[in-house]
Amino acid sequence: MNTPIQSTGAAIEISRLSKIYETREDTDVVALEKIDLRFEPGSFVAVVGPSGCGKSTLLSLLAGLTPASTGKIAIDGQGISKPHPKIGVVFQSDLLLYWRTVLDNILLPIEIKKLDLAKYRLHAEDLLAQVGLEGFGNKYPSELSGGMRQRVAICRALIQEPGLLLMDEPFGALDALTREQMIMDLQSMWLRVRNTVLFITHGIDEAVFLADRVLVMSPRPGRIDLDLTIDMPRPRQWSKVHEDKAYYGYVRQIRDIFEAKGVLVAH
Ligand SMILES: Nc1ncnc2c1ncn2[C@@H]1O[C@H](COP(=O)(O)OP(=O)(O)OP(=O)(O)O)[C@@H](O)[C@H]1O
Repeated sequence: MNTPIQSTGAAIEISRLSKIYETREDTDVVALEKIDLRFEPGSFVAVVGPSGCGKSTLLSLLAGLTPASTGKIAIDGQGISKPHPKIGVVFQSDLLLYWRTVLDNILLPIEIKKLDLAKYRLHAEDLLAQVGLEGFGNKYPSELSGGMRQRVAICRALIQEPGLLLMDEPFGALDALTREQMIMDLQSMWLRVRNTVLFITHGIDEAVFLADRVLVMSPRPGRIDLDLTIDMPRPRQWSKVHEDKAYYGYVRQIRDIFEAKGVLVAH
């Protein structure tokens, strides 16, 4: 039987956050400019925006992988300046180590931190079962499909029960059918875990479907053009949402912003 993971979402506070990359040319790149945001604990926030607007930069700052130029990020009231144990990250590419089994990949963060492996092994198996991969622990990444590997990457991010899960286009490399399944599975997982999620995507449809709130970013320098609350009951059904007027209203609002900014050109 699956035991639900006990995890409470973290509260995130971002104030006056900017990131300027120094380049070899004269002009520096202002990737983010004075962003102020607050994420409620346990909320699912999606970020959409044109290529190069600073989405990955925002994620990287939150993950503590890149230093901010100005401003502050606080997780549960504590400022962060380096990778934080309360944060799990999933990227577009699964980044699994091919020479380690599925279970050993999931347990990698535990091993690195020299925590009690035996204690986490059961939890890892439980996570695998929750994403539909029961019994796959002894397989190697090369024996799995792209969707299965990405599920393993999600388990690896969840093993330490992160209060904040950062996802950077996690389904961008998957085929359409697998992506649809993963979107539904992510919703189920999150409804059990209820951690705070920041989900970066190019897909307006998956952003509106999954999120409580969609942040629409402007072309560089990245600012928040629209902060849209998605008020639709859960669990949401991917096959039914496309008949829902409210869903289309949200999608329309986001597309209108992109069209107004020339990101999408209407014909
Ligand atoms: N290490 C870096 N050095 C210099 N410029 C950078 C660096 N990383 C990102 N940039 C620039 O910062 C801007 C924002 O990049 P970022 O990767 O955050 O955008 P993005 O919205 O995630 O793009 P995409 O959707 O294409 O992944 C871009 O103009 C990019 O060229």
